[in-house]
Amino acid sequence: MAVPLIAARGIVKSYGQVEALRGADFSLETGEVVALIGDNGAGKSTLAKILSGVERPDGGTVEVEGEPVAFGSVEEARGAGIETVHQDLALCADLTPAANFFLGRERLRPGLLGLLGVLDNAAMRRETREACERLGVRLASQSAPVSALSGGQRQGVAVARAVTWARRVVFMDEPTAALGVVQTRRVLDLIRTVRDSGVSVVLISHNMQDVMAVSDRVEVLRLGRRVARFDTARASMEELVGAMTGALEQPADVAPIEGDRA
Ligand SMILES: Nc1ncnc2c1ncn2[C@@H]1O[C@H](COP(=O)(O)OP(=O)(O)OP(=O)(O)O)[C@@H](O)[C@H]1O
Repeated sequence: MAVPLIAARGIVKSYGQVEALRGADFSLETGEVVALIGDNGAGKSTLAKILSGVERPDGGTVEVEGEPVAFGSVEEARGAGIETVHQDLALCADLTPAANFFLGRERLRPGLLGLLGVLDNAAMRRETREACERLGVRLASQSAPVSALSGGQRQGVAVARAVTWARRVVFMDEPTAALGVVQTRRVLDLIRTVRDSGVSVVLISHNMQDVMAVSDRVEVLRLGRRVARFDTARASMEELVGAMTGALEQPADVAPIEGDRA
């Protein structure tokens, strides 16, 4: 069995008196879509933030391809090929879509005398427009700030940005929450395309239809711990919901998938 792409064990994280994670485990293989599900407050976003460098855990270990990591920042996680679409989208409202897309990764072109150093705004706008259009998001104006976009358009920009830059993993925290039917279908198609290109996707979603439609596996968090894991093809929606709520204490497929000790 190959070494997991990500193996998190015993992750603990408190915010003041609130224990968001109480020894949570999580694992992810290369080229799979894992849905991370759980009731409100189960700790899904907190786990995603820890694995993408936004937050530091109070305890536990994280390995990427068998190597221990302790991301001190989002940039460090990005350096390891991990991108995130956060629930709050983490876009800079005052900047244009292209400026958001290329923040910290600006494209340069040769300036006077062939010196490198002039922002290649035309290329950045074109690439941003193309990436968004692949998701069905048409940006009427490239010069308007992100704050002028609709919720669905903002979500499209954030998703397009993450999948463009990710080399190993994209975490998507409720990526279809603000989207209509057609755009939702496009995001789900995109998740499959990303997976087929060898990049893993972690989908956090309350939408069980999306989860059933697009995930290969499901990991269930409850009260800050992983309580169940399923192969999606062998699970029913009732089993997933039962594991989330605690109605089903030990679903049939809770046993660790063979060879995985995470
Ligand atoms: N920055 C924070 N400060 C204080 N408490 C927090 C913070 N972030 C999360 N929490 C708390 O930690 C717990 C887990 O929250 P988290 O957002 O990880 O859950 P979730 O499973 O993603 O929930 P939801 O589905 O509602 O988004 C909750 O009780 C939440 O109120």
